[in-house]
Amino acid sequence: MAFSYVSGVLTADGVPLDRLAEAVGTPVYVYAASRLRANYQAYTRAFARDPVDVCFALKANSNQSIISLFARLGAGADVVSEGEMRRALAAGVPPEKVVFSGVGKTRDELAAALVAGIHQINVESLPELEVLSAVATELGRTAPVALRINPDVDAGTHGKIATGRKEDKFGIDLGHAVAAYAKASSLPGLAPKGYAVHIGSQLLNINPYDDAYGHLSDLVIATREAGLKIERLDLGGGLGVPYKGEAAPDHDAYAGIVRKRLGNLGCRLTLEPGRSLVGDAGVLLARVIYVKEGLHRRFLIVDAAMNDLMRPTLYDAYHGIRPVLEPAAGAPLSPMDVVGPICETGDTFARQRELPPVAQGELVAFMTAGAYGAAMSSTYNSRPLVAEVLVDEGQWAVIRRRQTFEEMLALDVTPQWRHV
Ligand SMILES: Cc1ncc(COP(=O)(O)O)c(C=O)c1O
Ligand SMILES: N[C@@H](CCCC[NH3+])C(=O)O
Repeated sequence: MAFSYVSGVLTADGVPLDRLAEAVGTPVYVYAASRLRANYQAYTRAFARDPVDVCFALKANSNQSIISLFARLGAGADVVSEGEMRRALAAGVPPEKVVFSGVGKTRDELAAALVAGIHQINVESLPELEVLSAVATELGRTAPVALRINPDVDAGTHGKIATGRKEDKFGIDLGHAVAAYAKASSLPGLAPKGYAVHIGSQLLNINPYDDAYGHLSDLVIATREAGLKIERLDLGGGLGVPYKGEAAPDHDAYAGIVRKRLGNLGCRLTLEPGRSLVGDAGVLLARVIYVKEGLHRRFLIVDAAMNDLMRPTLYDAYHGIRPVLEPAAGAPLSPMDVVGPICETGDTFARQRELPPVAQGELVAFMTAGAYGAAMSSTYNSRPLVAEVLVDEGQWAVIRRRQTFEEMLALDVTPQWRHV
């Protein structure tokens, strides 16, 4: 267990979290390297028979130490902006292991990807195909392209993170895919390699993959029948993690679906997991500022807020909350609203959560916060970006230092206008 109580204190890979909080301050994200590695190995083990390229989706956690930990294990990177591409390259991911996804890549981003010589650009529309062709021709380069298709499959996940339904903005409609692929083959500067699909995030039930990959398989056959060459398939990410004790999706069963649907097409396969690599490897540590006993509610007011971890506000997401000091056996539970200091009612981590007694000044950990936590944080309410710490075999290091107030203020510019 990456996070467990040892001698009455919650630890990350054996390092007591109260010690880390003393040293680094709160709020702070803490990641356990053992869990990161185990999560990566769950993929390599499940796909040992038919190896796939695993490209870590940086959007889930874009800290360079995390990226480079995965890169050292052999991972590539799935990026969705020039910033993410730069992070991947700076962290040591070779360009030939980088894929670039996203519906709205700009000319500049496409040019940067071509100059970097990345493995693949996943194109999501005909206008993007035209622009990529023009940019590649101008630069005298050939763009390795996969067309992202929209299979019209409901991933059965939260509506805001389902990406494969026909009304979603992502991908090229299945019905247009062969024509789009033919178009890509006819445009200068493009080398079409295959298709990509990503139906959504936080899938605990893997059956929708069966549907999506079935459509993909049919599409490969139809495309080949049209005389076009397909050599790669990018299957996206999306495997979920248990936030509330649900059963985790089984990597072997997922690999079984991939093998059954796509195994005999002779294509090189890429996966783009994000959350399932980092989600349960991180916690957000916060300190209780006040316990407010209202007439109607007890509020635990902590020093982390929606700007640090926005998933509860944005998706009503559930994160487990554990006191860092282990509650006494049989400690009574009572309902509390766990909230941050931000001036919005939505700045609420949990409503009426049954928790053991927690006092002012104590530490709590928001569990399963390694994915889409720090990566989605902001400085709302002028709260500096928090620190991140990596624990590895008893050692720990700050892998992102806390932003200073000076740094936060430094980007603002006051115009030197003359006023009459
Ligand atoms: C194109 C693409 N690939 C991969 C991912 C990673 O998804 P997840 O973190 O659910 O594995 C996403 C985000 O959902 C995505 O949009
Ligand atoms: N940000 C989302 C996941 C988005 C996936 C991006 N394609 C979450 O926290 O659950």
